[in-house]
Amino acid sequence: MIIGVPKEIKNNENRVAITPAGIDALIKAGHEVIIETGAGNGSGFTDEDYTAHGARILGTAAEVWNQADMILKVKEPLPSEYEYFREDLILFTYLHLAPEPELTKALMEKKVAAIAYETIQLDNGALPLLTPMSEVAGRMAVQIGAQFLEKPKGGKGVLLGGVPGVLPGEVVIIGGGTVGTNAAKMALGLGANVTILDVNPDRLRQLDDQFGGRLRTLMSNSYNIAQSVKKADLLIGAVLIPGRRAPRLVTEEMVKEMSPGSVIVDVAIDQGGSIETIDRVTTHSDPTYVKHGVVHYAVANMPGAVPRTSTIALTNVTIPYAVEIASKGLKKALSENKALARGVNVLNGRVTYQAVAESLNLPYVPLDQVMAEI
Ligand SMILES: NC(=O)C1=CN([C@@H]2O[C@H](COP(=O)(O)OP(=O)(O)OC[C@H]3O[C@@H](n4cnc5c(N)ncnc54)[C@H](O)[C@@H]3O)[C@@H](O)[C@H]2O)C=CC1
Ligand SMILES: CC(=O)C(=O)O
Repeated sequence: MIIGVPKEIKNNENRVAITPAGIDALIKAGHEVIIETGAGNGSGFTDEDYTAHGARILGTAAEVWNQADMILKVKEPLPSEYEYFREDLILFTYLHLAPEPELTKALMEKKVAAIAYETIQLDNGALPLLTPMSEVAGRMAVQIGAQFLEKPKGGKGVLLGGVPGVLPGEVVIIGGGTVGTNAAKMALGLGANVTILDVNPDRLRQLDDQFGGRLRTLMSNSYNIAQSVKKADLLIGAVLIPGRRAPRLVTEEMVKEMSPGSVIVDVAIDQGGSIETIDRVTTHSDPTYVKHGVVHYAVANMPGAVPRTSTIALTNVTIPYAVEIASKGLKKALSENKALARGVNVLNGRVTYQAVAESLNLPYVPLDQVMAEI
């Protein structure tokens, strides 16, 4: 199979979908790798690094998309890339389709086989291709929040760790999964007071055990969210229901109760966002806006700002699946690997992931049924 890696074109997206180690794995398995010139530069991989491992460099995105059997990407295709969609193409990338009706429609119309990193799921519920980027984004959420709490950045001028004789800042995290846990680690490391809310009581127990009472856990319901949000200096949105549009848990009224100069970092923005006052996705080049006196940060590709770490962490987990698809062919790979099959969001013009279909009000067709057609 020919595997193509175009340069990412989202704002300040400096990650790339392959490293020299990934090329080695694909070529060793008998495949060919084509890469758009300069695709790895943002992550510190030159064209020469790639050719030294046997990849072929092509001059334009169009050549890569048109010659590849499978495209490996990091972020969802942007509208200027939809023209490359075609019926026999396999697309393996983050998709986050629930808030993306136009992209979903384009994938359906062109019958692209679209496999989303973020919904590949093991039998135990783990999301192995989302986890490393959630670790990055959770850790970043606190350092970004701390930065925007500084007065010159528009914040209220609170140092999260406080100093002797002055109370530390209050960090409230909604969602105690990978993002939430990693945010908690960083916030506790800085010396902040941390509260985590989750709907899963077992998760709250695990967090209580893991952090030995150094943070407070709270059941996520509208009363507890309202009480916690009111006192937060830094509020982090970190909820996920796989595939589904994020639930809007923090209302505009709750945001109005926050003190001026507080900061919200909604990491769940890639699934549509969990805060009512977040009405737009922001970018690394213009990351915040102020509403009701509160600084809002809603960047959907946070790990793109630390690409060296993120590219390596991401490709460590994506490449084994790419090798499996390339070596077995799509149909055999999907029928032999249930976790991978859960990653299929669109196949043969149908939405095969129920939560995506429901979020977009589109018909859901089970994967087995569509597989029988192809
Ligand atoms: N903006 C960005 O650049 C990035 C965004 N993300 C996103 O961050 C979000 C969180 O990801 P993970 O932590 O990996 O997910 P996860 O599945 O590990 O954790 C999500 C947690 O949310 C909890 N939850 C669900 N409904 C809830 C509710 N109503 N109230 C409180 N908690 C609730 C779940 O019980 C679970 O513990 C996802 O949308 C993910 O795509 C991840 C990486 C980068
Ligand atoms: C998870 C995701 O969408 C990202 O890392 O950008």
